[in-house]
Amino acid sequence: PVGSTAGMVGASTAVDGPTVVNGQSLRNINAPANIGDWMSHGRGWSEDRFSPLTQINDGNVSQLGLAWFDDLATMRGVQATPLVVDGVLYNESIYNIVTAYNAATGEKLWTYDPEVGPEWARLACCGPSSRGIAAWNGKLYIGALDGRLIAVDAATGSEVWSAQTFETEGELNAYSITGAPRVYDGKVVIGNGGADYGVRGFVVAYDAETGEQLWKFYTVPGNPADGPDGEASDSAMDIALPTWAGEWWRYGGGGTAWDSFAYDPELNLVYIGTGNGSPHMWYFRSNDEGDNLFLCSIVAVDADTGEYKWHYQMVPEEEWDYTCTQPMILTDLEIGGRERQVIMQAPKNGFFYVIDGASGELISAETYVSENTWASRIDLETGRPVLQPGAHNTTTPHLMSPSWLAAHSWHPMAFSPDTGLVYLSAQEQPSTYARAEDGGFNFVHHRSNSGQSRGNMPELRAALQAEANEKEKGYLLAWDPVTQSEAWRVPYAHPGSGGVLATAGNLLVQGTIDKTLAIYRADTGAKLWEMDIDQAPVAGPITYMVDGVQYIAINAGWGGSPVYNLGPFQTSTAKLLVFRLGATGVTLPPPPPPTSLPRPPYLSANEAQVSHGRQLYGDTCVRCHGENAVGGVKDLRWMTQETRAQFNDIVLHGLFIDRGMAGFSDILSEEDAADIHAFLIARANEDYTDAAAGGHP
Ligand SMILES: O=C(O)c1cc(C(=O)O)c2c(n1)C(=O)C(=O)c1cc(C(=O)O)[nH]c1-2
Ligand SMILES: [Ca+2]
Repeated sequence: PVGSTAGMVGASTAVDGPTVVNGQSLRNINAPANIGDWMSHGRGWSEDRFSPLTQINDGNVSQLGLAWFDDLATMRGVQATPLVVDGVLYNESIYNIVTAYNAATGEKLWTYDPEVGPEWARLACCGPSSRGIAAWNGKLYIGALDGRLIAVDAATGSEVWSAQTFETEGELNAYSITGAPRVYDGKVVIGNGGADYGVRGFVVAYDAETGEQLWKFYTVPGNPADGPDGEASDSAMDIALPTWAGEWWRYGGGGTAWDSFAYDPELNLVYIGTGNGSPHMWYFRSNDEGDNLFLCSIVAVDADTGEYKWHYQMVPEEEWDYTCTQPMILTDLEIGGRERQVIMQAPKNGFFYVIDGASGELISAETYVSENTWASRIDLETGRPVLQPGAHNTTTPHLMSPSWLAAHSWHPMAFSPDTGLVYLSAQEQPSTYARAEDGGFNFVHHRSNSGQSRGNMPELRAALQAEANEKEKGYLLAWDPVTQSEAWRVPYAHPGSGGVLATAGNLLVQGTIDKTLAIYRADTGAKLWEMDIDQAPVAGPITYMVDGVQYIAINAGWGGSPVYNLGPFQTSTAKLLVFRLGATGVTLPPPPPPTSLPRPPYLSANEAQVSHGRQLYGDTCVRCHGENAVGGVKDLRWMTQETRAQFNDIVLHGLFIDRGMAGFSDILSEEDAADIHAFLIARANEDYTDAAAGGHP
């Protein structure tokens, strides 16, 4: 850790004084003292990402210019929402490296590097990125990829305490942390990811001052033979257990809370968004029986004790890697003549849900995508989805839309009380599912364990993929949560645009897949301003005010799952960008010149080898390198001769561990690696002409 207080402007007043991030100020985040800050992940505990600042507005935003930037020197996705407390901007880059900046000038105050080992990237489905940090009473909280929850002094960046939040030993230890911790009234709450590899999801709370563990809530049952866990979730497991069959605990069961939380201080409830089942296929997890609580649900627990209060399950019988970890926004809406205290969420399955925050009762739900092959509607009497015929997986490949690639993923959404609209990055990216034959699923420690068959019926798969490509869409959606209908949309050429910010200046800010930062009118969607940044930001933008000047900031670094299919289009490194009105003279370095794609070698392997390689690729490589070997952190269709010569050393022995590509010799043989390479050569030859002709996008 590198620590320095040099030049720290307003440091001590910032973080220990009365305007500190404390219960009072976050509750009154819009009190005059706090209005210019961005003190927690979603700005306030309601996570609405709406700022009341109006200095930058729909009348003057054309004068917006780059005030300062920092080159984060990585080609990985940077997903974090920065925080701003009293003039200091705290940002988190990949591998949880946190830097404090003078928020007005960009001067670096300190950097803290928790030195997370690059091998942890193997357990992070979508890259070693974090969605952000939390702040409380002079400390910052980092949820490190390797499971440590670390408190550092906000003034100096030096470590105060550290707690290991998950088991790192044993068969079901494939956890990682990518989500932002939240602090609620002196308690730090953190979840984890890993349900695609094989874990049992849980959420844990610590005392923000001491690091002492306060409560732990498991989201799915463990092996009943082991008895109660002695944790806060014990009473809830009586509800969950009867909804499971078979021997799910051998694969963890899943239900990871890898991103979203919200907190209602009056109800004293913490809302947990839970994820998909482990393994994905319901058949292998639970004999195709039972709802499998609390997969893909919102679970409300007591903030002090972690005890279960209520749940609402969006996706019973989950088996599509649908997650309900998408952002939750709390607000009050007038619905049917009644003021309702609600939770709003748009999870992966393409429905927009409005739920009563006190009881968990479903108020309304409508789909926001043009095609929903999962459910035709949600029955408001029972709260259950009415599944489409053929929605469940069988051994025959079928196309699902929405898919695991998400109609909307973790990308922060925003709600403007001025317009009454919710804004989100929506997309339509169908994907093929088929479960493995009986006996065809073997749980492998530290590998993606979906229970999918990836290699069977290649002609059908190719046809389905062509249909999926045809249907691909991405758009910025403005949604009316009261009428449950679309207000307007801004279409993009491809899926994969980023999180959004709404302001009282009638602004809606979003990083786009066109490699720009765009600002629209929040009421109509008319474009007001746009700047080429040679990066497609995925993170949520923020706005803040220091010394009477309003700024807009965003991490611009493309990466993560929903952008997998976009191909080799990334050229510039990720950057933290900060804008203000009238700024001139700060310019980004020019993008590097385009490179031509290397011609792939001729395919000499036979069809059986390619098919075997496709299955292994799907189980082992797809999460980082893209479905059908398109896009990802490194597009493997376009390897150079040199890289091809080193293929086995890279894949088996970790030659590129420094870049986060760990070795897989524990689960792949030399022959396996050769078959994966054969599959990649086949894919490259299929796509070479098209790609060489134009590239994508
Ligand atoms: O099941 C899980 O535990 C888990 C974890 C994560 C993660 O931690 O990032 C993602 C997902 N699932 C997931 O399904 C998903 O689509 C996804 C996208 C991303 C991303 O960073 O872009 N992470 C995750
Ligand atoms: Ca998942």
